[in-house]
Amino acid sequence: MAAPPDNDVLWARSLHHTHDGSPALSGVSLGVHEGEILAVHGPRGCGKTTLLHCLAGQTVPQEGEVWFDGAPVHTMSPSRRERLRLDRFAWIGPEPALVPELTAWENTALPLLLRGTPRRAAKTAALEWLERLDVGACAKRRPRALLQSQRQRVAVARALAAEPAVLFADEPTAALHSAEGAQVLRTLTAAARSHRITVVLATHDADVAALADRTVALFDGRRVNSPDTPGVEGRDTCSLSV
Ligand SMILES: Nc1ncnc2c1ncn2[C@@H]1O[C@H](COP(=O)(O)OP(=O)(O)OP(=O)(O)O)[C@@H](O)[C@H]1O
Repeated sequence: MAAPPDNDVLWARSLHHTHDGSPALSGVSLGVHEGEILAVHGPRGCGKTTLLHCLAGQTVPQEGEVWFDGAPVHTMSPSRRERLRLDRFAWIGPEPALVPELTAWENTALPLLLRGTPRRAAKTAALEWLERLDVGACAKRRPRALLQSQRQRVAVARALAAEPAVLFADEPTAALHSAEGAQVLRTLTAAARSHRITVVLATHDADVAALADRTVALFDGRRVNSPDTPGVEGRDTCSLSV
């Protein structure tokens, strides 16, 4: 088992995974540099979510290796992977998945509280991130009293407040209309860059992928070269017009 390259905070080799016998990943390898925003781009059903689940330690691939910060994730016990996800990773899905009994600020502070951050400090951080996501006025409301778009902003604030090493964002703006989605993505990418958070962003939308530093294209569970998602793109050449 060869160790990953030093400059990759996250690294996967030859991932194979099937769901009920049908292939979702067929030999995907990739590396993610520290502080990089990497887009995983491809059409629906090409394996983006399965890849992010494997990278984030939510799914153990049937074959292949995943390494984070020099440690093999694919051989960790379930409890160690759970700890890793809580301490070092954050996840934003297409739906907000908030705890209905908690207010917006309590939801945002939850990962910090679970890590043992004192309540006052966790609340301060949560309120700051809610402000930054333009939902500061919603801090004391429960999810059912919020619009879907406000709930998704709270979910983004929760992920960023945890200041994870790696933020996995799986179609994070799928439930938002395009102008609002673009604004949330700009906030997310700006915050990730200023806090040196590595981001792995799954999207079927080329405009969203263009916000990343680099794009990996998938098709039918394999990496491909795509004309609209060139292999390596510098930040300076990215379109920020969405
Ligand atoms: N739990 C599951 N059970 C059965 N098949 C699944 C399951 N999850 C994913 N699949 C199948 O595996 C393949 C890859 O799915 P995956 O969700 O990883 O792709 P995706 O690119 O994220 O798609 P989408 O954009 O629609 O979420 C698809 O053919 C999908 O139908």
